[in-house]
Amino acid sequence: MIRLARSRLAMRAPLQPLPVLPFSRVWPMQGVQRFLFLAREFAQLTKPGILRLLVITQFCTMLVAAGGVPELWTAIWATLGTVLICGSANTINMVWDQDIDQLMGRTAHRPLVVGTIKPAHALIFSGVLGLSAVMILTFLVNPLAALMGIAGHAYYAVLYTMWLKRSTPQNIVIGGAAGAFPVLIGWAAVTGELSITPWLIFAIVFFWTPPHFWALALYKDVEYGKANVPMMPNVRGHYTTKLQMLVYMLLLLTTTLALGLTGDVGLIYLIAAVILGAGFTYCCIRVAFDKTDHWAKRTFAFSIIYLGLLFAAMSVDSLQTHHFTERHYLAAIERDADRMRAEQDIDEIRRLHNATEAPVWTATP
Ligand code: HEM
Ligand SMILES: CC(C)=CCC/C(C)=C/CC/C(C)=C/COP(=O)(O)OP(=O)(O)O
Repeated sequence: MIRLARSRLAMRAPLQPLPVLPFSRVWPMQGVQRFLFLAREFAQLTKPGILRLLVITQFCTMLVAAGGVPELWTAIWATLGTVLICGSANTINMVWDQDIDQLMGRTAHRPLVVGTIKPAHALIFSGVLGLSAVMILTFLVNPLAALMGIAGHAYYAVLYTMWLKRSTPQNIVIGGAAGAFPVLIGWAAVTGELSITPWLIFAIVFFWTPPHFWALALYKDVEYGKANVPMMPNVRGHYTTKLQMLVYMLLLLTTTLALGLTGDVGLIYLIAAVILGAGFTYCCIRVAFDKTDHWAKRTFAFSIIYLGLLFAAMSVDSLQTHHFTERHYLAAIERDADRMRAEQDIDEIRRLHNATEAPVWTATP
């Protein structure tokens, strides 16, 4: 493990001297201005843009799991836990990747690169977020939701960030599964278990990731090359990347339709899946025949709209239709049984109470 970490460290590019003295921009600020500036910089460590969509997938999955509106406090705690655990994982990613982030225009403005936040402070921040998330998920949601959070964190922060990203062009295919863990947190939070439906939703995010990311990597290939990150377009070329995007698109389309067979989603979702899938497939086909960056850029932008709308359609469907599958039926029986057991307990206490002359709680030994 130590040898592995050392070899990963050896692959890291040396940090370049920074153009401005790190804290020279922060120290002259006073009071509220300084607080707001630092709060914004810490928030940047969590990658808020990506975080938003991750949380949308988790939240919408809760609605599907509940077949409508989930229990309010479970929903609030599970969402907060997801925000915190994903924010923590993204912060670790930024700490680890400072050396390559400084080499790419897209990432060169990040707080750890420009020096407005020190790595040690970022690590403490990540630890606080991560620990709070695990506490919230374990004690206020349920242990399975917490386990999915921890697994997603380890998958992204360790497996993807510290190993796969710099090792193989399959990095985002294997590592992409990390981004699908919020879905499992959402489902586990509501049901306390993981059936076939959450794994299908997991597969949707998993198969969506390659066309999402490779579209971007196609027009950022020079940057990734400079940073020596082996992304698919750099290693295998644009032709292979575009072909593989089409393959994953096809798998994505199949999985979105398969979800329709579970009974947990209905017609509204299916119509959206077909229309959005047709749009995304069209984009990927245009990318395949495009010699410029034009369609790659449009496809990356559309990928984000695609996933957001697909999950929105799942939610609308669940809120509208109130699907009542075998799972919901069994859950309802379980709830009724719990209520009857509780009523029986109360009857038993009353009977014991009436059978004794003195109230049971004042009886002397
Ligand atoms: C291994 C998997 C993934 C990789 C490598 C990846 C990579 C990226 C990259 C490099 C960007 C550009 C960020 C920037 O402009 O600085 C991006 C943007 C984005 N990604 Fe992904 N992504 C992955 C998975 C996901 C997942 C699972 C989601 C959500 C479900 C997601 C949602 C987004 C969103 C919403 C943006 C736009 C962010 C913004 O405009 O601020 N990504 N992604
Ligand atoms: C439950 C749980 C904690 C799950 C983890 C979910 C998670 C944080 C997914 C992140 C996906 C993502 C931003 C990949 C890009 O990383 P990158 O390093 O390739 O992107 P960059 O170059 O912009 O830093």
